[in-house]
Amino acid sequence: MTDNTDLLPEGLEDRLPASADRITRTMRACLDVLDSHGYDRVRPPLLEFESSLNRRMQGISTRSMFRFVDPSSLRTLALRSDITPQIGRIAATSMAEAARPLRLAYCGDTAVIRASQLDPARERLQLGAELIGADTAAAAGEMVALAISALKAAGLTGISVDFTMPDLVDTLAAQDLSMQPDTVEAIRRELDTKDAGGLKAAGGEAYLPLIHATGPFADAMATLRDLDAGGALGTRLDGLEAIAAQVGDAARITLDPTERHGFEYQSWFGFTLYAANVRGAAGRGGTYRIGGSDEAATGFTLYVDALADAAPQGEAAQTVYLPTGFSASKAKRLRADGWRTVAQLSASEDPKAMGCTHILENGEPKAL
Ligand SMILES: N[C@@H](Cc1c[nH]c[nH+]1)C(=O)O
Repeated sequence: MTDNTDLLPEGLEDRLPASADRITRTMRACLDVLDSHGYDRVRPPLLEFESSLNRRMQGISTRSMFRFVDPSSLRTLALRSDITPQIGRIAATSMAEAARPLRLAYCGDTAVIRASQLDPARERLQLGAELIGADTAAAAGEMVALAISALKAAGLTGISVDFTMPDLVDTLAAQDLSMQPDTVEAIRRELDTKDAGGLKAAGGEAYLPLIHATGPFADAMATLRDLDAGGALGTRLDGLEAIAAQVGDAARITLDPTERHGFEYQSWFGFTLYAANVRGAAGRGGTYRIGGSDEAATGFTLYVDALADAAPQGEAAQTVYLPTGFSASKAKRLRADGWRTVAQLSASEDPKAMGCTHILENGEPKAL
């Protein structure tokens, strides 16, 4: 029976065993990869003062976050919508004295008030890594390669990475001192929609080639190099090439230099990860600066719920039913050998219906 109070709010759901199992496996596989590359896990809290989430990175707005007054401190708290700013806070405060570069990993739930039309989920399990103290091409190369390894460890295939340059328009506009701030904003808007006519009308004719510098990495790069006659982008383009070289043939690389969607605080480099059968982005990352300490950093976040649905299903677990009176030491040995055990509680149970594949008979598992 479902009564009204049993309904979950829009965009929130229970993950039942099969789905929760996939999520757990995906999480474990990815966290193991981060750990093996020297990333130490930290666990920031689910909520904190709104003001501290707000000021850590430029471009973050708490408008999309669930906020409420804490009855105890009477201050406004916000539910995190992204863990990266929290890692920034940790790096700038309790771990300010730790040696750099500092490598941290995390995994936890985040929430937003309104999701996008494409993805109605309002809760997201984020898993990621942040490399604090560097936003160089070498740091970015490490992060992109690490993100790809994590996706592969989770069993995902068909991985591709789309590189972007979130602050590209600002960098180019800074070269042209005569440009008014509202013209820059209009150019940004038209580039977001890749509207060539609109871009011209907004006074951004010189930016038209950017719309075409999109696609497979090598081609798009050549177009960008041509466009960059003045050399304003030189070091950035070299950086992108160095990152691509580090990725090698681990994933297909594309370039969409003006893509800003989902990049609120990333600076010269941003990337979006895609994988076969994953709806939307599998993850995102890039370079940024931590507000307050102004320290450079690079990181990425994987959206585990989206990934888990596309990850291959784990092997069906062998579960053995232990009738009343079983030997505890025998059961312990079976578990050590990789069996799952389910102990009988009452006479009326149906082991097969409960998901058991075997039953313990004469000390041995017998197929059901
Ligand atoms: N946390 C960002 C991605 C990111 C991590 N580090 C830097 N950027 C996101 O989820 O979009």
